[in-house]
Amino acid sequence: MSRFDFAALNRLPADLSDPFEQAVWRWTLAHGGDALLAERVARTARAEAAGDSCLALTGAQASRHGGTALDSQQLQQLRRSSLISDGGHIAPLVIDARQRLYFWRNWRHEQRISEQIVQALSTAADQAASESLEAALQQAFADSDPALDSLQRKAVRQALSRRLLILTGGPGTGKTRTVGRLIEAARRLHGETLQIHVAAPTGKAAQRLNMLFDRDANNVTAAQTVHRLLGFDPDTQRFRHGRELPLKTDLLIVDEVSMLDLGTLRTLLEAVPPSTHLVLMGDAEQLQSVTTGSVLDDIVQALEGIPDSPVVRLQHGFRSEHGLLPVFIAAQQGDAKALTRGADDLFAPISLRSCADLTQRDQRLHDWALQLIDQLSGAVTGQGEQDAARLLQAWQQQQLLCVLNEGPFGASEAALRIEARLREAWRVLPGTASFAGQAIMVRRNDYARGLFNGDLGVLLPDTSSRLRAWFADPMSSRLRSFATGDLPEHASACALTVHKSQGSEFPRVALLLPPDAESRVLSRQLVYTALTRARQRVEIWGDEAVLGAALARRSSRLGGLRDLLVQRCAALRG
Ligand SMILES: Nc1ncnc2c1ncn2[C@@H]1O[C@H](COP(=O)(O)OP(=O)(O)OP(=O)(O)O)[C@@H](O)[C@H]1O
Repeated sequence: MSRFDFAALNRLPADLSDPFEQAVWRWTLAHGGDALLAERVARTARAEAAGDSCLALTGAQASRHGGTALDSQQLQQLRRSSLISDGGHIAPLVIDARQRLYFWRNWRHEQRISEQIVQALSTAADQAASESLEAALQQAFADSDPALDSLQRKAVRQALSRRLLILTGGPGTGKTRTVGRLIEAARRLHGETLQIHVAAPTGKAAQRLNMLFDRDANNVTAAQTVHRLLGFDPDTQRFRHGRELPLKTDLLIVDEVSMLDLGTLRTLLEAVPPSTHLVLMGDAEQLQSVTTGSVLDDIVQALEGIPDSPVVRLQHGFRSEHGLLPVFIAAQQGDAKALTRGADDLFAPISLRSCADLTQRDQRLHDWALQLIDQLSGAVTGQGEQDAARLLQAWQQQQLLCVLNEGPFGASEAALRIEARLREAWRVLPGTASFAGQAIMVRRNDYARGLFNGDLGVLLPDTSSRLRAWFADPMSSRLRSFATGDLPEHASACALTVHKSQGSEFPRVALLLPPDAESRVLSRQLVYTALTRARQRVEIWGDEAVLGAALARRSSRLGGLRDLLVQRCAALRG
């Protein structure tokens, strides 16, 4: 048993300035860890905050969060600590066979996710006779061209005949349509008793699914958030469903899986009974979750191309209006030249505007606000539900996206400046916090009111002239309204971070890049995610060099999920 290392208290590494990292460092010392372990555990906390599930102790990745690679003696020293396990017994920390340091929970999440996925791959599903399956498929796809939808049919066949389908593809490649057809085919095959559930990580994405599916025709429960499906209790921060209390569902479809973090995906997979057909779908090229892991990317990379792969990647872009398709492909491939090719053309779906300093930023924001004012002009003076619906729709025509939330190029500042223009144009009295015409975005889930992080609302008076916040109702085509004082935490929706915009689409999008090409938050996935929010036009505000630097950096998160899946699948075949 090691003793408390008092001398180490004076040796806090200078770069561990974050209070949480310092707390973790002190905790490790207080629990018998030595100075080296305390320093590495603090860096593991830093790695986790950056989305990595572990910290590399050796090799080229060891300096990723400010440390240096350890030699074999130092590794031995860490492994001897009672705080460390190799995974064989429970301990606060794990060092795996690849010399990566984990918090126990992240190590366990990866183990359980890979076990569950491999189990799903190896379990035979209840199969309908292949003739009835083919007949159901023919009927579900009766109206479409087999030359274009062969991958969509393959996906439906996979989902109905196996336990797991991973469905990925860019915007407009038909993911939603495919699962719509899957539901139809499943109903034909198994009748009304089949329990079908649809979920997505955010309320916004779930709401969008509800608008796209013909739920009534197919008797599907309304799409809900994954947290709600799993019975998340905000008071205890625990899920009701899991291994002990599995979900009751025969076919579960989860969209936008790239946004799920390791812990939530683990709970979800543990809560799915062995007989359920599970569809995990999303665009693997998009940004990863805001917390830990890059689950969809890891799963697709590990399983795509293996014999009998559960991955179907849709590739054909179907949206006829999508002049932006070459732009999306160029962003996905990190090709800055192809991305901006033709951007000078007035009629091109993409334009690039310089935005290197605060003066240019203000000019861009000013122009954007004028467009917004024009866009909203007919809708801000009304009252009641119908006018609120028009206003909500008008707000959804164009959206400004920012890489960051804070700072002079962040969403908060941009929103503030745009709102100042709106206040001027609409002659809002100084000092008025909420005003008619304003758009807000909910920042925290409020289960009691059914409002969720990411929900967009507009403020407009009701027919008794009381200002209320109006939101789309995911269960109907009506709006719901709330007194402004009853709203959960919210902020202006004039500008959103790219992260917050995931799961939404808008006809026109502008992306404000920060001027610093070295900014660590810039990545290819970030640009891709931002641009693919647009259906018709995108403007990029920023320097070409910054755009080039962002596209050149495909961010990858450090973790063991991909390797585990590869190993376990090989063992299964082997
Ligand atoms: N096989 C097909 N034949 C004809 N039209 C199709 C086909 N597949 C998809 N579409 C059409 O293409 C458009 C985009 O499809 P869908 O919304 O399913 O794509 P998606 O991958 O879910 O896109 P996003 O992620 O942007 O929502 C829809 O209008 C859909 O009806």
